[in-house]
Amino acid sequence: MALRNLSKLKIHKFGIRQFSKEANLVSVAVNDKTGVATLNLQRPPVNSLNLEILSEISSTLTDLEKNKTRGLILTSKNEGIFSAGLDIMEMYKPDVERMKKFWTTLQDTWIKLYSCSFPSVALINGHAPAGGCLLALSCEYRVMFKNCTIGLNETQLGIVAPQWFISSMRNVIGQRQTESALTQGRMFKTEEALSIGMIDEVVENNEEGVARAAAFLKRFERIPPMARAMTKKYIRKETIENMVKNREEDLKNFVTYGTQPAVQEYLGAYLQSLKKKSKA
Ligand SMILES: CCCCCCCCCCC/C=C/C(=O)SCCNC(=O)CCNC(=O)[C@H](O)C(C)(C)COP(=O)(O)OP(=O)(O)OC[C@H]1O[C@@H](n2cnc3c(N)ncnc32)[C@H](O)[C@@H]1OP(=O)(O)O
Repeated sequence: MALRNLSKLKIHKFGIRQFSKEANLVSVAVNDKTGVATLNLQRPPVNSLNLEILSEISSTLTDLEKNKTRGLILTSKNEGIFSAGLDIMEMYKPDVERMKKFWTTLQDTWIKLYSCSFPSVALINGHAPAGGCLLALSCEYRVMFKNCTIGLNETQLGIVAPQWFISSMRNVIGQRQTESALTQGRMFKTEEALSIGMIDEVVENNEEGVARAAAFLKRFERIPPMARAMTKKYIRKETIENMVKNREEDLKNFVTYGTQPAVQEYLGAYLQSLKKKSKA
């Protein structure tokens, strides 16, 4: 595994363009033999997704696409937490210009991850609420540690998961399970998530997780990449087009509703409850 600076390194090996990247809030390591890139989220303490980490994920996905990576494993450097979801501080008492940039960057990141041409696996090595769950659902396969939780819990915070969050879940677990899960803002334990098909495999530790993720990616070794990519594109087309068509309106809704006093109150109370918990 190489961990180097993308801007400094672009070489060909085994017929695959190899590269890796080291940045602040994410790091990328590319396996020289397989061409598989591992993208680590590394924003302590809980990988909450603020503007800066989303920008890094987004630009990394662009680089991976350009460099024709053979597969992606999306995971966390912080074992125990995959991602705490969107950084609530981006939504609580926001600066509206930053809030717009934040949401636009989240939209871009989702579009790139959801539509990437290479196969993708989320190695969910910790809790994955809300935006963390969205990242995992956007991948093609999910391998998860025991004793963790995953779900779109937005309603519990007094906010509403946008349509494209909902579609990302519906496309994995179906309409009925999605309606039930989202109206309750339900977080699923690992075994529950497996039983409804939200995740694909359960693993004991990182070594096993990496092996299972690699095994999934290996399934495509003999499938012509273009045929694979076009098939994925056709299958995901409607979901992506709906989001792209409505992204201006989605941004407007986020700012208009997100800044409503009642929503701000919910977010403030939720933040307080998180802080109290961490001080207890
Ligand atoms: C009516 C119409 C309304 C429309 C509104 C507009 C539409 C908006 C749509 C937005 C969609 C939102 C998506 C989201 O992702 S919202 C975020 C949801 N995330 C969560 O609920 C997770 C909260 N966190 C946790 O449950 C736990 O922190 C976790 C299990 C992840 C880890 O637990 P652990 O015990 O290890 O860590 P702590 O809880 O002690 O946390 C450590 C510190 O980190 C802070 N923290 C945690 N999560 C977040 C977060 N998401 N954003 C910001 N900060 C976070 C926590 O407060 C601790 O901070 P301190 O050390 O300062 O106390």
